[in-house]
Formats: sequence, structure tokens, C-alpha cells
Amino acid sequence: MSGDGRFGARLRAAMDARGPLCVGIDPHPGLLSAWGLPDSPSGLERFTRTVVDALGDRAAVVKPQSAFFERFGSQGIAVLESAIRQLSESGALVLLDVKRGDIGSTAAAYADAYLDPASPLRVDAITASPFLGFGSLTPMIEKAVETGAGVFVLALTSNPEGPAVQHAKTADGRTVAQTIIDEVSQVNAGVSPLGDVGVVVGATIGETGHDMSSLGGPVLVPGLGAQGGRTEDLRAVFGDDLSFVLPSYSREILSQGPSVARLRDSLDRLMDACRRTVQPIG
Ligand SMILES: O=C(O)c1cc(=O)[nH]c(=O)n1[C@@H]1O[C@H](COP(=O)(O)O)[C@@H](O)[C@H]1O
Repeated sequence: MSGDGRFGARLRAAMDARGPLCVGIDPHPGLLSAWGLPDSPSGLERFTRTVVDALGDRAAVVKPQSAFFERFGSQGIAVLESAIRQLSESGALVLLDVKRGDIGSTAAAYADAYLDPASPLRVDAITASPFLGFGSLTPMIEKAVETGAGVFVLALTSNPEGPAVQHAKTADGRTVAQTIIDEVSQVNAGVSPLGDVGVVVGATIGETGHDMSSLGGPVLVPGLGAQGGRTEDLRAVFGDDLSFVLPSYSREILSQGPSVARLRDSLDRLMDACRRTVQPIG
């Protein structure tokens, strides 16, 4: 796929039009309870519909966390499918957080499940785990690039267990995370304004010395709000050019529900902070 239909081009346009922010839909049992909803498929459905109705027409990207839908089996997946449809109608890009990764032949089936235009679970982009080797993701990346979708590859995750693997040195002296960043850079080479393949880098990681200057693609940045990361930390992690950074919040916004007005206020307030931090001055 080339031109405006590419995921990177669509993401750039969405971030420019709506602002650089991704809102996660993570219907934790604790949040369902705080919203006065049962921990059941009907509670999940009402939670999800409220978030989609409140935020689908103002967030650039919405990221449902698949695990919270999968916990209800086929009924949860049905809620997810209908959220994907509604979000697409409201103009938000849907990034499904499934963190898939497997041997190549199975990765091809995941690509069919989430990235094939004929699938009911087709989304604009997915998260993927490269820890079976970056090459194992090739079927997902190829399917995404062919069909106008995107893949966000985990590189430096926000959890405290991440560095033991991601900062480990490979035979050529680079860290595992740097090899992932460099592989993604190669996929994006020559594509502008933004490549179709991104990386995931947590806001909580601090200054690690990883070089993302040739990435050419977007960086999804979770770990903000509930996990302690702040927009002020972004410059320490990414330096001065933040134009490719997509900050992501789940609980920080969701905890404001079920009031639609409070959900929207929270999104607008965080969006202002992200705009001020991420978009170049002047
Ligand atoms: O891929 C992700 O989105 C992700 C990567 C990562 O390094 N850390 C991380 O927290 N996430 C996801 O981002 C969301 C964070 O939720 P909050 O902590 O509530 O904002 C969860 O759905 C996590 O699974």
C-alpha cells in the first residue's frame, strides 16, 4: 500500500488533526466495579460503549487491551468486534493491544486474524512481541504494510522486569532493544512522513542511551499516569524531537468514568499537556 492509505500516513494525519494522544480501553474488574458495573459481559459492554461514545470522536488513536475482552470468551470478543466497528466509524484509529509473537507460520495466522481486511477483528494496527526473534514478525509486518495497517513492536517496555532482557547485550555489543529499534528503522527506511512500523517504549524507562534517531516510525508510549510516568519525562527518554511520539493513557482517563463529561475533560486536559510537550514549538 502506498500514499495516504498507508498506516503511517493515516496516523500522522490523525495525530495532526486530533492531537498526539492514544487512549487505552482497559476494562479492569476494579474499574467495572468503580463504575458501578458488574464484572460480566454486560458490564464490559456498557463500559466499552461509554468510552467509545465519549472519546471515539476526539482521540486520534484508541487502544483496546485484548486481554480484558478475552477474559469473557466469545461474548467479550463480540464486544471487542463491535467496539472496533464503532471506533472506525467515529474516525479514531484502532490499535489493538494483543502483543502477539510466535513462529513465522503461526505469526501468519495472527496476521490473518487482526490485519486481513476480511477479518471481523481487522484493526488499523496491533502490538507485537519480537522476543522470538524480530524475523518471526515478518508475516505480520508484511501483511500490515500490504494492507494499510501498522505494527507496534515492543522495544523498551514500561514494566520493571523489561530491562533484564531488553538491555542485555547481543554478540555485536548492541542491546536487544537497540537491535529491535534498528530492525524497525530498516523496515521504515525511505518512507515519509512516518513509517508503518513503530516501537513501544515506556515513559518510565528514563534515559537509557538508546538511539531512535533513524527510526522513521511512530513510538507508542505507555506507562504514563497510573504507572507513574509524566509528560515531563518524555524529553529525558526521547530528546528534543518528539514529533513521532504517541503518548498513551488507560487508567488515568478511564478512572474518570462513568461520567462522559469527566472522561472528555480528562482526555482534553491530557491532550493539551501532550500537545505542549510533543509538538515542536513555533
Ligand atoms: O503495548 C502496550 O501498550 C504496553 C507496553 C508497555 O510497555 N507497557 C504497558 O503498560 N502497555 C500497555 O499499556 C496499558 C497501560 O495502562 P495504564 O497503566 O492503565 O495506562 C496496558 O494495556 C498495558 O498492557
